[in-house]
Amino acid sequence: MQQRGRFITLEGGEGAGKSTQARRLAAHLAARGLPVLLTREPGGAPGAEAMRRLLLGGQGLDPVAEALLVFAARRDHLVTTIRPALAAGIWVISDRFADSTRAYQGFGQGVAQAAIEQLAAVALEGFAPDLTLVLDLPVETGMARARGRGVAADRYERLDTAFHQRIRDGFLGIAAAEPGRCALVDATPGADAVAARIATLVDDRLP
Ligand SMILES: Nc1ncnc2c1ncn2[C@@H]1O[C@H](COP(=O)(O)OP(=O)(O)O)[C@@H](O)[C@H]1O
Ligand SMILES: Cc1cn([C@H]2C[C@H](O)[C@@H](COP(=O)(O)OP(=O)(O)O)O2)c(=O)[nH]c1=O
Repeated sequence: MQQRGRFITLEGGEGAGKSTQARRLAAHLAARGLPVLLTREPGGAPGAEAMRRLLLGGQGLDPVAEALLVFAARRDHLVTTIRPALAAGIWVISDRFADSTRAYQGFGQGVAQAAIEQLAAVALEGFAPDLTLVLDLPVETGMARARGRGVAADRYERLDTAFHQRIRDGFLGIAAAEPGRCALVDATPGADAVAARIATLVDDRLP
């Protein structure tokens, strides 16, 4: 019987290097001879990408409505893209997943964590990543990097430093609470050094 693929998520604040490291990890796993799918949230499936446009568009939503929409997109992503790929033996790397809702809508916007876990239970039915890499760096460094990317800031990137500090603290709390699933990665060194650290972590934890 074919072996199921593994599901790895990258989490962290704006400009932490998630997209960069997701690509680097995909290349590393491909070099190990593994079939890899790189995906992202919100999005990763046609319906979920349509919901992404609503979420990141200018108008802003009530935080609970935002949490509902992000989990609707996640459900579509899970059913349409992630589960079929894993079943086919493909390793899936996602740039953000459910911890982003815990951090942004929960710690950032004040939605109760218990409510978020209820949404997660409905949308994910117990499904969780095999490994979550939490990329951590000071808020100012991340914001400077995100600005340096040269694309227009999205709605979340425009929120103030206190919001982003709550996000960072939220991710640190998640990593500390679930050490079996999460690995904290210092994202301040250069991209090559971070990629090497992540490759070692993944090879150790998911041999
Ligand atoms: N380790 C790093 N050191 C310095 N700059 C980086 C590093 N990793 C990524 N960058 C740059 O910072 C910006 C944000 O990186 P990105 O991977 O898009 O972050 P995220 O997906 O977490 O928002 C990009 O311009 C990228 O080239
Ligand atoms: C997945 C997810 C993302 N978001 C936010 C975080 C980001 O600001 C935005 C995703 O935009 P994205 O362009 O992917 O940002 P980044 O490059 O910083 O990862 O959506 C939530 O608020 N909740 C969620 O559950």
